[in-house]
Amino acid sequence: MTRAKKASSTQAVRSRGEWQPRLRASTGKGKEEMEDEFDGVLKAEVVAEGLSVLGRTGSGSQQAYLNLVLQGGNLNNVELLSEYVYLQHLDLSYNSIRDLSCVSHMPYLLELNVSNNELQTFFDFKPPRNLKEVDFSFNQITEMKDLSAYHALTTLILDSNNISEIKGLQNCSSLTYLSMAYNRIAEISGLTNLFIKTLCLSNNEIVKIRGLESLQALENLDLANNKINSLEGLEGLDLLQTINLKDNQISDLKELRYIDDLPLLRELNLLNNPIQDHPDYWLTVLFMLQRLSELDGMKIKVEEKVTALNKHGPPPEVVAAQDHMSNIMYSMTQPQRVFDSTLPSLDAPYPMLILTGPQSCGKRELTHRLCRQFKDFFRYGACHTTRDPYFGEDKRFDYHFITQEAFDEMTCSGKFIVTMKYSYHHYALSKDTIESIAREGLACCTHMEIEGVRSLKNTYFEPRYILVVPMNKEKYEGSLRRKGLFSRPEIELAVSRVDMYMQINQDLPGFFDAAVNVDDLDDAYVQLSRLIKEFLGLTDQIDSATSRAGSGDRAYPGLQDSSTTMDSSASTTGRFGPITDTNEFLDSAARKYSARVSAKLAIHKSPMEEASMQRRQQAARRALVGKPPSAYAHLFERSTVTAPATLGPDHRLLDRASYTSMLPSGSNVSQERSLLGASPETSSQESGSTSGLSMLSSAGVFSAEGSASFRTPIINIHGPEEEQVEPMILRAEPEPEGDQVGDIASEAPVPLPLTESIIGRPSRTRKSSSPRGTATSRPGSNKKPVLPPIPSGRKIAKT
Ligand SMILES: Nc1ncnc2c1ncn2[C@@H]1O[C@H](COP(=O)(O)OP(=O)(O)OP(=O)(O)O)[C@@H](O)[C@H]1O
Repeated sequence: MTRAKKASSTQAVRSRGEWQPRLRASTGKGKEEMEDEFDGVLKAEVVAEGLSVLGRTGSGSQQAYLNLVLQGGNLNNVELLSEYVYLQHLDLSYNSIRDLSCVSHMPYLLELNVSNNELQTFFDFKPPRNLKEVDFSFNQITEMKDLSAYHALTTLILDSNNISEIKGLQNCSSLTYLSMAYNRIAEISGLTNLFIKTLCLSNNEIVKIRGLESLQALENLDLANNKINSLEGLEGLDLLQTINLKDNQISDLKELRYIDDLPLLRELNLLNNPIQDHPDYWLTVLFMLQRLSELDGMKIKVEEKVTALNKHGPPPEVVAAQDHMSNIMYSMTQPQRVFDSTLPSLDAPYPMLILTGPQSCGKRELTHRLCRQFKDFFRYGACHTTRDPYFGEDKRFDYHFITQEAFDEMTCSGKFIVTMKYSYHHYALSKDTIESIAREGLACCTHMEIEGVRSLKNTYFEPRYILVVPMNKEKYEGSLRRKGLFSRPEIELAVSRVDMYMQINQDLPGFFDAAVNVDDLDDAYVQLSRLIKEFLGLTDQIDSATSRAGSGDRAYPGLQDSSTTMDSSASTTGRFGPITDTNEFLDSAARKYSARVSAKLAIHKSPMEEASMQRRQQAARRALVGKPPSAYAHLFERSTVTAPATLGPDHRLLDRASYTSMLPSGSNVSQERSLLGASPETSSQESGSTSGLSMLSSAGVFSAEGSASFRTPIINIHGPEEEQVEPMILRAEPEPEGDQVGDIASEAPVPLPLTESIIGRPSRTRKSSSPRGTATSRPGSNKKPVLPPIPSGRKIAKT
């Protein structure tokens, strides 16, 4: 039997309702017409007409016709065929045959089609040794018999009979295709340990899918039009590719769990099942069965798969982007606000320090300790939460504890920049929290889970993220248990997230700026403190020199402060992941990827970025000569005196290499650009239409106070062609007398790039604002150390 025939036969089975009557009509008509002239007995001349394909006989000794087709001849007696012993393919379909004993004389028969006859039993003949494909469909067979003798049988079609039980196949080890549609089968049985690849049992009376578990080769299953209400029984059939369950009783989406693990499942048909009435049916199925390419007879589009995924199981990046998007949207519904306190410089966002890690690993305590020790630089940014305070927790000191209603209201009022739900409670960091800290000239330091970090990375802020994670999970779990605050699932969740944090640290180098093991909180604090001191330039020369020598990298004299000593033995043990040494944290050149990316970013600016930069620089120049551009004026009324980075005694700023390597973290910047769909270096005009969330810089420069503070003698105004980044060596220059820009311009002997002039030279005012007599550079510019400079309000105030 050819494949085409088999296909057409199967097709006939599937649409039996349509074409069976047609068959009956034609057969009936034929009968009427032929009744008088034809007795139904096969004659030699009729056989002669149907013979074809002359070839070698099975024994190979003679030539004979191998194929015989006698379709629709209204035959009821085919005894004559006993003489045609060499036949290999015999088609007697659409006749009225009741006896097939002639086949016993055809030992070489390979294919037999006796569909649409009047057979009441099947295989009533001596089995041909190599009989492979048999079609007994559309007969009146009621019972299956033992087919153990038919070893070679690969295809058996028994559609449209009256069979109620599958049996007799247990030794048909070659059987790969079995079709028994349109019978009276109520239970699947008798298929144990067969190698069937295609099984069609549609249009039967099956209620439960059972008895398939041993069909490990099954690829295609057709159970359409039965009474099945559960998919149970399909699990574990790992080679299944198509399942047709059209016209059944499946109603619950949960049933999909039985097939969601099938690795090769590509086509599923659940048409006309109650499950389709589920409002979210399509996307839920696509989400649960992500490998499907066709559902209910329709090809699935990639966009649909993406939509399903984003709806039901969005990747963390999407969750973060969605959180960011909502906060932006909510914020845009509010009157426009730009936080000038958090817009400290021409090209850098407000700095923040975030400790991230699993719940209750000690990061809150570390955050508080850091804020206490470095109180001149950081202030604790208390988040808002809907959870109740634990015993001993301080309102405002630890969190702003608010009700769910208040939280929702604040969310809708655009008050938050980051929100997340953790263990049934909501958490958020508000803009006002950051803003109020920024107004004091300090940097916000807080702690949060990774979801918050991801969301924050979408904003224009460029916090530095320190991962604090317990390496010893047992110890961590024990400490969570001892606290008595958490349920078992909460503890399990927290502990399971340790691995997630470690994985992120491993998979995404640079995602965190540093990682600290918090198995021992005191040790961890020593490391943290050291990191922060070095970042703030509070370490002593020797210590810094030693650590720099250790890293084999260039020195940063500008980051040292001889007045503060630092124990150089401060342990770096327990550091792990891609960042292994304090210097690496501080020295981005040690992280080659970062340096390279930053260098690329610096060199290959897009025309849009260039244009944006130019606009801003022009505006800055105008501001410096006392003509603040009108578009900015109303936006940047206030200013903060922002953190100076310190210069070393030799008055050198960073060399070009370090300059490029210290650009804002490439990952942050690029992510942000892509997510916001715009360059972060958008012009200030653009900033005017930006919400307070995606803040742009340069307020300090353009504000009255900021402008004044930058009118230093060394500033020179240059045209665009002079605005190349030069090696940043400052030479000794005479301090000019006046502080008017005009004087400055004429007296400054060393032309400097504008951005550098603006942001790198406030330290060279006559009265240094540095507490230790060192020159200060601008806050948060491209020439900053890896951690951004910290607003230094209090620090400056002291001096
Ligand atoms: N705004 C926020 N965004 C994201 N995560 C946050 C935010 N605020 C708090 N979290 C984090 O939510 C988690 C649950 O906070 P909660 O204060 O209930 O836990 P905790 O046991 O006190 O842990 P921890 O000491 O780490 O704060 C903590 O990991 C916390 O850091």
